[in-house]
Amino acid sequence: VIRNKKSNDNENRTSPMTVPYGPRSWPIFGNILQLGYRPYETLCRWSKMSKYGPIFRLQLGSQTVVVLNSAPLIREALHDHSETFAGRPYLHMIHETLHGKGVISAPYGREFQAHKKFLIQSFNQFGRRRRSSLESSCLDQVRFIAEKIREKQSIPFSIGNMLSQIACNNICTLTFGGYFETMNMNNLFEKINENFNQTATIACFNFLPFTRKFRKNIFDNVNDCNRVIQKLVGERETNFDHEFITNIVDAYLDEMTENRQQSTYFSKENLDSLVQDLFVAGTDTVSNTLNWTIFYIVAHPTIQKNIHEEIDHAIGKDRPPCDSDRSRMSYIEAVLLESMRCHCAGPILLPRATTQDITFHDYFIPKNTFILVNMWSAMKDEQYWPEPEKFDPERFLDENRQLRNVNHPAMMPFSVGKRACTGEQIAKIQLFLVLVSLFQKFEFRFANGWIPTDLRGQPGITLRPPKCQYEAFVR
Ligand code: HEM
Repeated sequence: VIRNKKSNDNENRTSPMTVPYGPRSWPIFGNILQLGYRPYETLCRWSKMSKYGPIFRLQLGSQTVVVLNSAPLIREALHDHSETFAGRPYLHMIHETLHGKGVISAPYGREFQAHKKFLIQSFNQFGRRRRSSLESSCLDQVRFIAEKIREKQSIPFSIGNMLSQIACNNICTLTFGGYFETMNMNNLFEKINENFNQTATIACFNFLPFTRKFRKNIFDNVNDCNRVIQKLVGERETNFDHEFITNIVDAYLDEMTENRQQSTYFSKENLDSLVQDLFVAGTDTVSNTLNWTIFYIVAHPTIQKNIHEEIDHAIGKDRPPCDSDRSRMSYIEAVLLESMRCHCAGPILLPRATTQDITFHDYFIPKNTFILVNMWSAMKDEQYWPEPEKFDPERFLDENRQLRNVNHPAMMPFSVGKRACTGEQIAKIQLFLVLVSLFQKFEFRFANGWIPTDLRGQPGITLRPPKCQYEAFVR
């Protein structure tokens, strides 16, 4: 029987799990070392072996996990049995940093649901309205970055930090109502970035407790971020004006004071964690997706040409884009979808846990079982996506150049079910505005005629594009 370390339910009553074992595990490490540099690819390889199949059991250090490794199985679990697979397991590092509060690390239940509902309402209110603060912040940010790129003239530059800055300031605007030129926000997103680069190490800390003594800089980063976040939340509290609510923190403080129904679950502790969640979930995902998309576009000059043509035709060279242009610019949308299919932000989802016993595909899985969902297996399955390694936006366009396959059952970059991404819509707005603004102004090329030979990106749990530099030419 698999037990969640911190669960206080009476699990002893459940029957043993019957999911078959995957590859033989090693003492102490279990299967961790066999997973290699690209664990999502290894899991796909194992699942194609007839002796394992799309659902199997692994041992990660002392933790037993069930792996789901095919589109139909993943959809069935996360969508059709949404509540059963909506838990989060106890993970030492996540608990120590996000404290099981807010949304990402919160256990599935009423408190979690109240916060998720609050976030969705807030994103609608502050992010998705016409000419929202998100839209204007995003366009301001790109204008600033475009100026920097223009100043480079023909000097090669890296784009990663610029994209992180845009994503981070957009989250600041949604969360606090503005971004902070006076404050060293660079520092904040560098630390978030640094921790994202160390996801593999963090995974080891979770599964191999003896490695935790090396964890210091990760905790230093988290503590530094928390200090900045707490300071900013504190400032909003001091200046709180119930008549003038322009951002998520204000809206939360209002809920707390207003004795509304859901406010029983709202607390200062949850607010701090929620803000942390927004920075963790909403910065690196957006900047990394932009980074990949730009990389793919530059690696395929015909695609860049098609993008330029669509922009010139739909909005011209001068007017800044707006969210409502998205419906008229199917090609860009197809490029973004294909980029997320090729390199989803989280190839292996944040770990899930079962919230109750279930018999799934004839296997018994007890409550509190640790579930690993390999999204990579769905979006790289050649049964649904012929030549899955090929970057081909045409997969998402029909003969009339209208979008298709947006809701394809094997297309789940934002996941599905009760734990699906809360920020999908605001992410899509940012991705569109930033891409269109940059390609409206520039043609990009790899610096010094570099041609990428390997499109797989840097190894690790999070997927980062190959390190490269660009040159930009004003159009
Ligand atoms: C391209 C950008 C993004 C992608 C691809 C993405 C994808 C995902 C994925 C795959 C999950 C995991 C869901 C699961 O466990 O099944 C997730 C969770 C989440 N995302 Fe996003 N995300 C993006 C941007 C954002 C943004 C901008 C925000 C908000 C500021 C956000 C907020 C969240 C939150 C709060 C969760 C946790 C949901 C929960 O535990 O219920 N995401 N995202």
